[in-house]
Amino acid sequence: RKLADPNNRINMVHFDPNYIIYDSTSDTTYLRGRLLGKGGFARCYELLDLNSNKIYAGKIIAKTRIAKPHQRQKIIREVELHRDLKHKHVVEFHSYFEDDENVYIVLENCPRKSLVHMLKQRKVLTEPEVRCHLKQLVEAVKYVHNQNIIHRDLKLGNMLLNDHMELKIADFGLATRIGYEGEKKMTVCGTPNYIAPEVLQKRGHSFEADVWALGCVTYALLLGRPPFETSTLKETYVRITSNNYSIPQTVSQAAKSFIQKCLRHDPDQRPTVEELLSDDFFTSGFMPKSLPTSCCTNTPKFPVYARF
Ligand SMILES: CC[C@@H]1C(=O)N(C)c2cncnc2N1C1CCCC1
Repeated sequence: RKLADPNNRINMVHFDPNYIIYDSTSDTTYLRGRLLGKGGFARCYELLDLNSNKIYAGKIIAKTRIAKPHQRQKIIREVELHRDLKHKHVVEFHSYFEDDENVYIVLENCPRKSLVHMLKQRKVLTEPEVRCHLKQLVEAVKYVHNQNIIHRDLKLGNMLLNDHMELKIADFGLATRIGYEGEKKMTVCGTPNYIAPEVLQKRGHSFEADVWALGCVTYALLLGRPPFETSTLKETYVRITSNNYSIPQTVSQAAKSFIQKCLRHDPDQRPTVEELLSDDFFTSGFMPKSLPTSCCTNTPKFPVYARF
């Protein structure tokens, strides 16, 4: 008989038995594992749930870091917006609890890290890969918008990958809820990475700000750099408000057209995420059903399909 598959076992070497975290609300005990990195106020670690033997990603925020009411409110807001979301391509919210020292947000673990790491390794991605990632992204943002939520900080660092290379959007720290049809938000508490011109100019913004960010993400994945990047933030903001960017000829016509639609200066001229799903870009070339983990490090060789 085949012995228990060793691959199913968790490599316990990363979990320190000296760091026990107890969630009294659900009577769950976690072992703290590897540091995943820092995100805002949080130090992020792998957490091993000793009841289920599953690994999660935990955002641990020291209460001393959120002493001021408005800082604490930001955390509560992130939890309230994220906790009810359930979608294949949105990071699963597992639980929220506190102890004397910290506030804990326990989330789905994404072992393949973010598209930032992939792009650092690969420099640029192929169009089939971008079609595959972007389809999952647009489906996730369509779901979030249908919950009347604007993410407002879509960027490569918030696009995470699980062990099956499935994409999950994360971090609702800058997100907001639209209260009524046509409501326009006037401010963002924080600095989105791919910030839209109407957000910069505080002219009122809504779901279209996320479509702008998707255009920036598509550009960055295909070209290895963002569309409005300059050496200073001020200069970048000048380019955004003057819509000053260019798309090199290496980009296919369908990809170029997709980016141009998302980066229209006037938010009312941009397609909705619903409309993006039927954009020609997704049918203009090979669309992989899934991607191999080798894509994290090496350019994939897609089978050359005869195009009838
Ligand atoms: C826990 C924070 C964040 C995240 O939200 N998830 C779901 C995640 C899930 N799995 C690995 N890392 C994750 N991260 C990383 C940690 C450092 C920067 C972003």
